[in-house]
Amino acid sequence: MMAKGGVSAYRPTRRAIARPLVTATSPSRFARSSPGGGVVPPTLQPPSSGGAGRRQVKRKCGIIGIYKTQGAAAFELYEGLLMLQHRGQDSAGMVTTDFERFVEKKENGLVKDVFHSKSVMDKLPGNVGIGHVRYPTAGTSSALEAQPFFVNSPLGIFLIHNGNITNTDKLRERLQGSKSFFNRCLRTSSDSEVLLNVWADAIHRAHQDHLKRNKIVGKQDIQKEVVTSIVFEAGKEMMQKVKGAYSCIALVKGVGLVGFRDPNGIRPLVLGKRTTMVGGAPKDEYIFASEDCAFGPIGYQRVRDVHPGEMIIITEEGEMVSSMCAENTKLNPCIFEYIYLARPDSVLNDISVYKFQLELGRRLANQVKEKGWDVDIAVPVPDGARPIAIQLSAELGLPYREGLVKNRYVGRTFIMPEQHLRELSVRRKLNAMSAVFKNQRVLLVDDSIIRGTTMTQIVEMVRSAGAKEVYLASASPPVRHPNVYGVDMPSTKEFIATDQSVDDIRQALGADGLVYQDLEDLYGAGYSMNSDIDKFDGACFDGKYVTGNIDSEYLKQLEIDGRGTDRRKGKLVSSLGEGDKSGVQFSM
Ligand SMILES: O=P(O)(O)OC[C@H]1O[C@H](OP(=O)(O)OP(=O)(O)O)[C@H](O)[C@@H]1O
Ligand SMILES: NC(=O)CC[C@H](N)C(=O)O
Ligand SMILES: [Mg+2]
Repeated sequence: MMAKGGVSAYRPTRRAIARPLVTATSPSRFARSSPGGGVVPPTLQPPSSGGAGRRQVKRKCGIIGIYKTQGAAAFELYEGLLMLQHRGQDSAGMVTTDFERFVEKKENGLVKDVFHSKSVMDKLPGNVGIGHVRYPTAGTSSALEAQPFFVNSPLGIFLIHNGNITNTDKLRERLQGSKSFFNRCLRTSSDSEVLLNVWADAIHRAHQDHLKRNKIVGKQDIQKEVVTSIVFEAGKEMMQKVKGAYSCIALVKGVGLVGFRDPNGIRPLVLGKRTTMVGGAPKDEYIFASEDCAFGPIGYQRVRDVHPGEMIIITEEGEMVSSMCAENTKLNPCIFEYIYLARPDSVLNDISVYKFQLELGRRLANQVKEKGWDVDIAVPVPDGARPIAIQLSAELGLPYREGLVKNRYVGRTFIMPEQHLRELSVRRKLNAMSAVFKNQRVLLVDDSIIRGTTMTQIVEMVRSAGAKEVYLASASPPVRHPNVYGVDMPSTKEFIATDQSVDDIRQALGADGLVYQDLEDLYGAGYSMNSDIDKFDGACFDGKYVTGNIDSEYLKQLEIDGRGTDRRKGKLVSSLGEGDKSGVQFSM
């Protein structure tokens, strides 16, 4: 079944969907091959989330799904994934379909490396598809856990997920419970695979109930509308059971393209549309994506955000139907998306990320004013802090200067176990210009300070470049608590703000002054732009988790691992027992 070039085709028969799926993923490649196919010695593997090195902090996932009426979806998915690459760099994957044949390709690596040639793209046929870029926040960084995930029964479902499930272990136990006759076989330690199986299990049982209720015995064709309502009904059960953050897109055989968002709307998911002429008549085409910055380049317009707890189905025939799958929903978007994670050209939950950042700059300026520092110039830490610093300097009447030059070609750096190597990675990326800093009293502006590695290095560089005094302004408050909703953060022990006063932190960073954005100002910036927001998720600042109490065991594990569950790199932990030593892909 494995096609040449690593693309596997899956063609379910009309009724029985029982054929094994062999994915294009080869776990042995994770350990041995570079994206370009060259051999990489083990010590120079690109960093996984399991590495101790200084990594890029933009650690979450990006998802996209496209329904076209004609022509291949794969090329548009590819372009869309490139626009979402900032959300995850560990793996990329896609499934496309004409709802008869499903073709999947996923691997560790960047979008351009996984989908490296036209011949790879040409093997992804069909006018509908989904695509994922991953930065792991649960499970391992093994290529086995690259997305989409697939279940053969019921129906045949491929799913992609952005977010993090906080009750994975309990759900896993129930799904695999020996007392359950219909126990499900999980193949990895991924939380997304668990979510998919909870939904699949609920669809299976909702179907059984339907047969019982209507006294249907034997084989009978089931109307498409009934299948759709079963999928919605199962969505309700899934949303009751699954805790945490999840924005998902799925391809469901016999149903269509499905997008849904958790009842708190923590991670973003946006719906877009365009109209095309088919046989002289206008037809709608649809797109879902984590960020609407992906829409423009491929010709879609933003319609709206998917509501918290909402499930939208674009049927195989192209009709859009929607259902609320949860009661008492709240809009609790992650505030970090606006500070740092999302691109400034995105609009999420009806708030422009760029305008949010300008507002952060305006509010931060007030706090700098209160300090009464004498400074000559304001300089952003590129790229994320630019809009913040532009507005801040305008408010303060300070010259805005670009003094830190970024090397665009460094890309992701290798695992660096030692602190001095971590520091080197900052210096590789940024260089301070004495033409800007010499004899200046400088105000450096960054979006956030997490470990403090970046800022400590920059302060030193800026002083070496001749600055007389160095003051710091962070557009977000001190980060003191773990993020459990799909942003991979270091353990709280590594946060520079843990158990430290602002003055301790200033000293540790080597600065003459330090000001943090006030928490109320941070939230206020967002509330002023969308009054429908119930409360932002800002747990990494205030320790208040919007989904309620987080299991203390879970948090303890997070402290040990730096994230939710098993982070044993590349190791398959499944119902089949510990495996993966041989690099053998299980197919069932
Ligand atoms: O305190 P630290 O642990 O060093 O992390 C904080 C830094 O990390 C992020 O930048 P990053 O360099 O990851 O990416 P960017 O270039 O997109 O800002 C963020 O914008 C801060 O600059
Ligand atoms: N950052 C994310 O959204 C990751 C999704 C999922 N938790 C995974 O680790 O694969
Ligand atoms: Mg930065």
